[in-house]
Amino acid sequence: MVSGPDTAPRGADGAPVIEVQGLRTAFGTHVVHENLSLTVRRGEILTIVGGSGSGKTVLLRQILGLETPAAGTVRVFGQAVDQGSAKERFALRQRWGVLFQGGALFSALSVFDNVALPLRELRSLPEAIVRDVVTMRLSLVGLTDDDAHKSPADLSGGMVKRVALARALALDPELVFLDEPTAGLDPTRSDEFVALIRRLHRQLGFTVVMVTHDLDTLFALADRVAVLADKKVIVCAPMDEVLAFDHPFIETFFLGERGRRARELNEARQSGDDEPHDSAEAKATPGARTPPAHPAAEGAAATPVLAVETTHAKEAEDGKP
Ligand SMILES: Nc1ncnc2c1ncn2[C@@H]1O[C@H](COP(=O)(O)OP(=O)(O)OP(=O)(O)O)[C@@H](O)[C@H]1O
Repeated sequence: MVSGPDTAPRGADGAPVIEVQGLRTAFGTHVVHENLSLTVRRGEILTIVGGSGSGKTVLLRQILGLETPAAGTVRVFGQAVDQGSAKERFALRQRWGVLFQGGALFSALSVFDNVALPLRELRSLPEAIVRDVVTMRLSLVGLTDDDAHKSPADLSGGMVKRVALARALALDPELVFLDEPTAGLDPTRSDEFVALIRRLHRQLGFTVVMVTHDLDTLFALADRVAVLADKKVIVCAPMDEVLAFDHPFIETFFLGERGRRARELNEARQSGDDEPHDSAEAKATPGARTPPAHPAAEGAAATPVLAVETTHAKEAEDGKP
């Protein structure tokens, strides 16, 4: 049995970045969350899992301030997401980046302009700086100047994810939301993308909140797993503690054949090569990387943090975040 509903993660410094307390979400008579609580700590990769319709996306929307709680509070960096002046909320939302499911690139814009969008919209930066930052971000995710001129329609699924990640990281966010980051990728591309996320997390030190159904991705990345069931987070703990938690969803989701295979694959990975390579690492220009951005990064000194939130961009694209 686990030691509690919300046990401390490995590798994070313990400072709460997100605090959800007593959350109730209801659409008419349909109650999605009831008395849901969750804490995300700085530097960790926290993964949210749950059955279809359990409220994972709605929880992300609550944290992003896109839904209004019927009860309870959602605080990010100590600030209630649905309170404060418009200026304060705008400033808060610039401290996170979001990789939406499917990438959500603007089809009419080039790769370059997709990544440049938050820099141009949220910061009044001279174009020369926009150009440099976009080039650095594309390099970070293993894309080249040639790729920058392509249209999203000409990209592979893996490249779309990389561009979307570059856009989410455009202004060095402290907090990154990944919604089904490996959905739709074949196993090789998925492994590469997972390795890229892991490397960037280690280098840049941001906190990650990820929703995924993919057990390989989950086992490879998660410091802690928050399980959404019965309208609340029933357990939030490192994987071994979650696996010991007695609940039918956990039994079905983790302990079947699918879960066994993912665990074995991850154990094999860890014993063989703890530092998996990704093609981005091979292709990236070493000098083009930004220095670690946050205190939680390996060996990072405190550096100015620029951050972006691309929610508005996604909203503009398809009418909802
Ligand atoms: N705007 C809305 N109006 C009414 N009901 C909604 C709205 N948004 C979500 N819901 C409902 O809330 C519940 C939770 O939805 P949510 O999208 O968060 O599930 P999920 O856990 O992300 O599921 P999946 O894994 O299938 O994507 C669902 O029953 C959904 O129909």
